[in-house]
Amino acid sequence: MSTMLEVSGLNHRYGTGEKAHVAVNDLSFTVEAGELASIVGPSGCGKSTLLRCIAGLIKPTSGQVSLHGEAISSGVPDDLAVVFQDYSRSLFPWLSVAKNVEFPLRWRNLSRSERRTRAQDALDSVGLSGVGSKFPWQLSGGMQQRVSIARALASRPALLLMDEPFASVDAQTRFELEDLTRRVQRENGSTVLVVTHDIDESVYLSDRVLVLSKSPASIVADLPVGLPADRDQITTRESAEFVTLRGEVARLLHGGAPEAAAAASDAAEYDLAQQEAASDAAAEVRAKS
Ligand SMILES: Nc1ncnc2c1ncn2[C@@H]1O[C@H](COP(=O)(O)OP(=O)(O)OP(=O)(O)O)[C@@H](O)[C@H]1O
Repeated sequence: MSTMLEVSGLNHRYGTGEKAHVAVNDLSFTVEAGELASIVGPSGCGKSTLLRCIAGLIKPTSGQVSLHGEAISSGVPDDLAVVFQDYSRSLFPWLSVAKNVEFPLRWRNLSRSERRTRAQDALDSVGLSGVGSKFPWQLSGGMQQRVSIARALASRPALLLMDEPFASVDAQTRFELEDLTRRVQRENGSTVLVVTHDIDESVYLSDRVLVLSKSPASIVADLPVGLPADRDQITTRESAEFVTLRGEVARLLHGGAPEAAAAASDAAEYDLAQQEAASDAAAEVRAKS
């Protein structure tokens, strides 16, 4: 495997002087080509800041990000695509679904027919073959997020970044989109980096989980996920390996905080809420199957 993404000594600080806020603190890691890695961290720890620095959307205060060996210095590289949480703000309501997916290809040296073919292929791969002529607002939230994923895939990016991509959809749709992401990643051999605050999602989705500390974000652990490549929302989540790993991530996320007592109680509430959401969604999947 070759290294697709290298982040070295990354720091980002918002503002200056007394009001300065350090969001990312000396982060270094690599993601290999063809890997599906996730970054999990508590709310507000600096995950989106890190992702924006990687995407070239903001210039880090210091440190370096390289995509297949080339430093990202100004703007979003051509072979990188980002899927954001809020599909309603990232899709253009006045353009059809097909035109939304084609949109970023306008800046590529591609013929019109090639752009159309790529857009249709991307829509096919996310299970939206028949909706190209509809408008985003005629689709459900889950379908709109599929369109966002198709748009990112259409440019055939070397690296796909996803920022809390399933946080705005219901639990059942979230499961479907997680499976879709795994399938598409394997079919295309893509390199994907997903940022999430959901422990279970980070384990279910990935080959590897990077655990971040509370703000400012630094890496607490880099865990390989030894689950089988073929995963299932019910049996995988019930497996001993999954349960052990999610417990390990939860402990790492909440352990060692200065305010240990408060953190422990936050952790218990957080885990309980996640377990309840997952078991509701699993019950829905069972009921529908
Ligand atoms: N443009 C900005 N200017 C000033 N501070 C900011 C800015 N963007 C983010 N921050 C601060 O930086 C810290 C990290 O924010 P960031 O959005 O990266 O965290 P996050 O882990 O993605 O949060 P969440 O999980 O809640 O989305 C927060 O304290 C936030 O208030």
